[in-house]
Amino acid sequence: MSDAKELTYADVQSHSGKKDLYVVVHDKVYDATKFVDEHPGGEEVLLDVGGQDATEAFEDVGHSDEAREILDGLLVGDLKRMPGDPAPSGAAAPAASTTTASKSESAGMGVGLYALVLVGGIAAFGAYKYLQMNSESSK
Ligand code: HEM
Repeated sequence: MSDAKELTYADVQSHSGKKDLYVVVHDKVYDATKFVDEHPGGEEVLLDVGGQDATEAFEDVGHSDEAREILDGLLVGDLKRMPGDPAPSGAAAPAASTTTASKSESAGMGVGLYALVLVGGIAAFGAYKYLQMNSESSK
C-alpha cells in the first residue's frame, strides 16, 4: 500500500459514467466500473452515486463483510478532501454501529462549554467582589 494514490473529490467526480465509475466510501476511492454489472443491488443504484460519496447509501443497505471485501478489491486510493468539498456523508448515519464516538465527542463539547461559562461567571463574580472590597476600604 506504499503507492496509495490520493484523489481529490474533483478527480472522483470526473469518473461518473457506466464505463468509468468511481465511488467514495469512508474517504476511500473505489473503481466500481467492473463491478457495476455484478452488483446484486443492481447497476442503477451504483450509477446514481457514481463520482460521488456513496458512504451513506452503502451503509444504509447494511452490506455484508463479503461486500466490504469486494470493495477492498476495487480500491484506487485515498480521497483527499479540499476545502469546499461536500462533507463526508453517512458520518451520522444511525445504521452505523459506532456512533458512540461522535456522540461522546459532542457531549464533551457541551461539558466544555458549560465549564467555560461557569469559570467565566466565577471570575466575574470574583472581580466584582474584589472591586467592592477595594471601594469599601478606600472609604
Ligand atoms: C462499490 C460499492 C458496492 C459494493 C462492492 C456492493 C456490493 C454488494 C454486495 C456484495 C451485495 C450482496 C449482499 C451483501 O453481500 O451485502 C450487495 C447488495 C446490495 N447493494 Fe451493494 N454494493 C456497493 C454499493 C451499493 C450502493 C451505493 C448501493 C445504494 C443504495 C447499494 C445497494 C445494494 C442493495 C439494495 C443490495 C441488496 C440487493 C438484494 O438483496 O436484493 N450497493 N451490494
